[in-house]
Amino acid sequence: MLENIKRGLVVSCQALEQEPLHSSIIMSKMALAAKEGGAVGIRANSKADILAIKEEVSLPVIGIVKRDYDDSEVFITATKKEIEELIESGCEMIALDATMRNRPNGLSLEELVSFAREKNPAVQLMADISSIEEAVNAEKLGFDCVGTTLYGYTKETNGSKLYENDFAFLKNVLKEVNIPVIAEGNIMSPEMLKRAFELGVYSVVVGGAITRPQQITARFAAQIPK
Ligand SMILES: CC(=O)N[C@H](C=O)[C@@H](O)[C@H](O)[C@H](O)COP(=O)(O)O
Repeated sequence: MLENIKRGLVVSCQALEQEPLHSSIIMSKMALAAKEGGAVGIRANSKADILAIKEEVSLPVIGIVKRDYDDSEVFITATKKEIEELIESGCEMIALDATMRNRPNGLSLEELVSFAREKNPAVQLMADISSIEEAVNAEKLGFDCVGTTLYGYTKETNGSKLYENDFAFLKNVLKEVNIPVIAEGNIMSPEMLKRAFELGVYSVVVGGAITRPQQITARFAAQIPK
């Protein structure tokens, strides 16, 4: 997967249950549109969506399963169950929450990585991180790449945007790890993508700015002069 997405755009095609476009068929068509536009990979949520996307396009997929647990704040590929579902989906890479937060049933990140490696060593692993410490830890645990996915989405980083201060956080991640760094989260425009590449990222994942029309509409609506 990493070979295929080098210096390329990965489009995240996700619509959760409460979102207007929630549907595996719609996500598969989003993936097709992304491919036509030049995407080299897709990021997708759930086995059902990934299977539908794989029917429609031949692009490699970064798979996640978002699921909420009562005893943990971790919601991106939190337990062995989600890893199993993703391996069954045939995705080429699995992304999982690599924050220091407690996981459901007290499972450690290390255990989860070993489990995924044992189940299918051919599937690559992406660490969704929110801090430098987590990025360094992910490299130590043998992840194939890190993504800035959770920067702005933890208690400590709540509300921060990746692009702030000319991508200051991203620059630090790039300085501290040797594995590929993927810029993901709040890349809102082609110019932001360009800047992330200039800084040296391996690839960029764009989601909402391409595949969440409700978000795009709101950005236009907000510009109407009062
Ligand atoms: C924090 C979280 O749950 N992020 C999710 C992770 O897969 C997705 O909801 C995002 O759309 C994705 O990371 C891409 O980011 P953006 O849509 O901002 O381009």
